[in-house]
Amino acid sequence: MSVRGYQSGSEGSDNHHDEEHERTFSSFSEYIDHSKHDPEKVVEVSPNGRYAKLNSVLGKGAYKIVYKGIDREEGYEVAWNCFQTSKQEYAELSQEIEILKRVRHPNIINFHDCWYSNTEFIFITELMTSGTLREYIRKLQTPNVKVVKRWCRQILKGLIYLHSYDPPIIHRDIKCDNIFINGAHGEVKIGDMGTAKMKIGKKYTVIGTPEFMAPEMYEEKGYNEKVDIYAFGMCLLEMVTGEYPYNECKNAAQIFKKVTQGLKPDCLAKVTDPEVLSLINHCIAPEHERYSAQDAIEDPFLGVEPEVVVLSTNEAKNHLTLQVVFKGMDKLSVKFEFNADTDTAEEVVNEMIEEQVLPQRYQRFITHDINRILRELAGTSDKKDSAGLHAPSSPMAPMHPSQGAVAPLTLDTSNPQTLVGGSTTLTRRNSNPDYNSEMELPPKDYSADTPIDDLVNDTAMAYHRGPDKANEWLDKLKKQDIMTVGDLKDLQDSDWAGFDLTVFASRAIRNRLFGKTIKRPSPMTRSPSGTDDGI
Ligand SMILES: Nc1ncnc2c1ncn2[C@@H]1O[C@H](COP(=O)(O)OP(=O)(O)OP(=O)(O)O)[C@@H](O)[C@H]1O
Repeated sequence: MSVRGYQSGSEGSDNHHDEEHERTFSSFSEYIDHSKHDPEKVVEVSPNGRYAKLNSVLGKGAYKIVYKGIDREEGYEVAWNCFQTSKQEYAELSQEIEILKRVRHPNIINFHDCWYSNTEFIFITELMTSGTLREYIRKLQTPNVKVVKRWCRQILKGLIYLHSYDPPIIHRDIKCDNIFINGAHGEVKIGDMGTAKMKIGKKYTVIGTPEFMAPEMYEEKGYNEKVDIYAFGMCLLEMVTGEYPYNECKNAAQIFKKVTQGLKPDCLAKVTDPEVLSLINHCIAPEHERYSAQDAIEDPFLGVEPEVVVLSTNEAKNHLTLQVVFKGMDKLSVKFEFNADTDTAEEVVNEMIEEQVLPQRYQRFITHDINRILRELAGTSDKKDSAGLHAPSSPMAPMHPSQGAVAPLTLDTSNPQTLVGGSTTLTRRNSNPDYNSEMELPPKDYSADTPIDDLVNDTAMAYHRGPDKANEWLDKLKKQDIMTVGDLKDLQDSDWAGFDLTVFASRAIRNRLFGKTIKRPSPMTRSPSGTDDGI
């Protein structure tokens, strides 16, 4: 008998027919056997119909099985995670799950949706394509320092973000197996967010993973977000030695004994680079001496040094487009315009700090660097630098080939070498303002008669500004008789300057309203790579 596809029988469906019509089977049972193993076969659909689980296991951990899935609305692949648990346990976590759904950071795996079904907590997350950090470490043996630095910065950016919540979100199970790598660019993301708390609830488990658990986690006296930094320190140790910490221990009890006695893992002795050793020691120190995520990212081993470069200037050299480049902070830079006749370095830097586009700690450094550029442009050395620093004798930063145009303030998360205008990425406000936290903010479609209050309040919320800021912006707009979105839409670019809004506010509102199309770049301002999505 020959069966072409699967055309009849109680389980038959058009779908099956479509999927299988190319293949001929010698028997019905062969067909069934084949379809059981077809990795693209949809085996389950989410209650809301949006997500489909495919017959393809991405991996199995001690707690969950992860399948490949499809987001049928957006058309991309996702990870379909199945975690065995009781309905009650699931219900107890409902508040935390709501928080997880709001967590959005480029270095944290996105949590899309979840539900409970038939003894399983099922949750949909972003799919990671290139395995875990642990697998990479095994593959690369010991990765080079540059790669380690890049990984560390990304993990810490994710932790800074999580810990900046109030109360802080504690991951509780940071380890190289829970850090995932994506794609060809080695983007690193923290995963396994959805189950950390649940695993802790499981009576039969030791909390977290013994090798990565800070001593205070064993003591049951309570702990805080610093446990994630301890675990990060152990991850760094694994990255640079290629060894699992406490490999010398045969079981969890031995690890417990060592950790609670303050004995460090043997492989720590193999770390030869003094900077790496110092960072690890700061991370695995007793809780009260331990680094925070912010301290760790500022450690000399990972430290970032901003540099101001001139992207373009007009002929009179009084309208400049400058960019603060954070060396080593992969893909982060801040581009802004500077009018040498009316702006001072101090004011502009202060404004960017106030708007949390730049971190406070670089104030003197960046102010000084802008003044250095101004002096060099003016060809003099007598312009006062109120930062009180000595001007370095370095030559002026190389000019960008696109001279003549002035770009608006933008925080560009693309490669600083690639001067893409018009990124709508801006910093988010949090209790620990930092340039590391970014959010993509798409424009919204407002009708012309929408009250201006709606647009401004939405903008403030989208950019994590409080109601005070929104009211301040509204006052300034209303003073100029701007009452509806239509009033704003009618304006010329030059009219915006009359509102007395800060560069950030004006930029944020315009982004919200127009997205990336508010001002086309002149051909001169296109990026060297030919990208044409400027402001
Ligand atoms: N988002 C994802 N994208 C791709 N693969 C994933 C993803 N999440 C998990 N996996 C795969 O599934 C495996 C099991 O996941 P994970 O290790 O998180 O399970 P677990 O039971 O929570 O973990 P553990 O045993 O470490 O406590 C991973 O090793 C990985 O191969």
